[in-house]
Amino acid sequence: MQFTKMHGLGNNYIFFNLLEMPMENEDFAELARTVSDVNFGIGSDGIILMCPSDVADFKMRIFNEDGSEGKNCGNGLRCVAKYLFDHMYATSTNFTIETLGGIVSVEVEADKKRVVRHVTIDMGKPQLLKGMIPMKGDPLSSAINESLSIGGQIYPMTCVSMGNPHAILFVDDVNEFPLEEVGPVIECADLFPERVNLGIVQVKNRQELHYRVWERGSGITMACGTGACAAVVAATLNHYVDRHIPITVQLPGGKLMISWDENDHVWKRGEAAYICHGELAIEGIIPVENK
Ligand SMILES: N[C@H](CCC[C@H](N)C(=O)O)C(=O)O
Repeated sequence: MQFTKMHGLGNNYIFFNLLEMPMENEDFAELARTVSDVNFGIGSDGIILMCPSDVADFKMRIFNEDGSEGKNCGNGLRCVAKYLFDHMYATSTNFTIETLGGIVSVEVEADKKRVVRHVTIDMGKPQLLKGMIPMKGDPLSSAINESLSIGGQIYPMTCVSMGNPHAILFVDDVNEFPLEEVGPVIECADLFPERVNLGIVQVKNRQELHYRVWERGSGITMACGTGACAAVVAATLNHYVDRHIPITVQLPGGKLMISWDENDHVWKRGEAAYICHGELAIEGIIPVENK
């Protein structure tokens, strides 16, 4: 089974090209748990499938390290867009990709050798209603700087869905905040029936945010594209940054340029890169639960 390992700002996934190999009846959750394991597998934040689509040019599915299926993946989308253009599946620099969180439009920037480095994605409209995050409470209300009681602590949270759920917490210093400790508590709080990605944000100035993430299903990663979008939406709603101008979001793995435009669409521009191509020797990999 052929695979490609790629990353967007260090948020790395094992990619399988289902345009060439259908992989029917595969247990993708188990495959994600197995190949994501750094000791018994390849080591990654999860797996991403590149598939045919009936409603867009292509389709992306993402499974987190724990085998749970994510509904969107901003860093993964840039990698998929690069792969599809570089390998000539996409013939235009503009095309669409279906995700469980909705259809996104991408634009790739290719060099003279037709190799992509930067990708811009229209991530669509953020969802703010609790019923759409989803989270408990009045489904027609939203959580903007709302004091949420979780694990005996009160957290002033702003919750945003970019097709997948994000809880955003503004802190004084992202490097001082105990993310390893608080992340799993908030990820699995009863308040979030489908769990949640926790993003912590430090406002550097009105054009720059620093962001770290505890991802649902993967824990701390080097970057989260949908989370960076949610951070800019939350910072705008809390009047820390201005709307319609590009905001630099600095993540541990690098930076993204994000803007929330006058049509309520969130745009994200950033890099994508290959790590390696390979052949998965499934028989050589011990399923994680058999360790
Ligand atoms: N853990 C996320 C999926 C991956 C999102 C992230 N890697 C990104 O780049 O957006 C979820 O379950 O909602």
